Amino acid sequence: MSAYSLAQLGWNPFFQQQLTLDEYQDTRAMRVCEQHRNRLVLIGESGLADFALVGQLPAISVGDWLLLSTEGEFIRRLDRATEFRRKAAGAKIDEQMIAVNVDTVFIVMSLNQDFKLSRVERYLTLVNEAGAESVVVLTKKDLCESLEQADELVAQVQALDPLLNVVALNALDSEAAAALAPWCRSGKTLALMGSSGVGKSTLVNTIIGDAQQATANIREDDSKGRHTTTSRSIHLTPVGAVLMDTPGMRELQLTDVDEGLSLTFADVEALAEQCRFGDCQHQAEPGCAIQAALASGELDARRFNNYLKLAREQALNSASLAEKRAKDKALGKMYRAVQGESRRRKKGG
Ligand SMILES: Nc1nc2c(ncn2[C@@H]2O[C@H](COP(=O)(O)OP(=O)(O)OP(=O)(O)O)[C@@H](O)[C@H]2O)c(=O)[nH]1
Ligand SMILES: [Zn+2]
Repeated sequence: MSAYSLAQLGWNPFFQQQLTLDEYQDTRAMRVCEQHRNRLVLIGESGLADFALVGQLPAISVGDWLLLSTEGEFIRRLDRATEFRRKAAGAKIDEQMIAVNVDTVFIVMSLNQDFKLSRVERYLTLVNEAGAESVVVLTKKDLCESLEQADELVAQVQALDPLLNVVALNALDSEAAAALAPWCRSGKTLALMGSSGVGKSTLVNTIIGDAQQATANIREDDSKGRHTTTSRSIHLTPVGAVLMDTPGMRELQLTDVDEGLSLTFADVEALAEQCRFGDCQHQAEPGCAIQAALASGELDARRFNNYLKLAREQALNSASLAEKRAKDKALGKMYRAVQGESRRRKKGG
């Protein structure tokens, strides 16, 4: 008897269609739910299993699907639906995979102090870059002065993009789960982003509800009866979706988000293409479509300034990333040269 169905763990046709008929019969798929220095914790139909990180393996992250032989040997990692990367904290600039195969991100922002349209655009850029779907979840609706005020703020977010999913709710209310149900279907993997204090943990609890207990029980399925102190990053929701709540997702920054910026600010980039000069700086050049749109009110000055700000930030981060890569490459060359030199010396050559 299976403990879980694969769909409950986020398996969907995107992964299914990657399997050959032989693989379908002779392998089992397991999902990475924890990442440690020397091992992974995988979850599959029969529950949790430890997986030692030995031998030649591709890059693997939380959220990945692995194919294992019936003996538990690694066969291959399936292609990813989406990827979230980040610049590592601190001075060391490096890209790090945060989570993969997240389908939908709840961009959480409160309707009081934290409310800022530019913040939504920043998160949208990250989510669009990863290739995931966004839902803007505006919390603390109950703390708004009036329903009209809440509606007005929702309309401001909706104006960023008429097709954007926007939901306003009280994260403490059990009805919040119903409001988010359209995105919490079986086979879907969800994640949350947002500033501190906006209600992410509250939402997780509301969405998971009684299933919180069920998730805790996953530990007891561990054949070795081990209990680790690491916080779980994968929660199963009662309606069948998977919630990946990794701390890294909460602190994601902009790096290499060219694509994400273009998708998020398609309107601004379309205008810029209409400028008379290809290298228009959108200052005082004749025939500048951006300046014209700003003057007519078609383009919001706040939105345009935020676009410039994010583009500058991304250019800066990417430049330092490219520098870092170039340095690593040069350093590698030097090491190899030095090693070659010492080998020659040992050989007495
Ligand atoms: N009235 C009201 N309070 C809320 C709502 N959502 C969250 N809160 C409260 O806001 C506070 C912060 O909520 P958290 O869920 O801890 O916020 P968080 O985003 O997880 O914060 P970090 O853990 O710092 O990232 C808590 O006291 C919640 O009870 C809401 O919709 N309405
Ligand atoms: Zn211009």
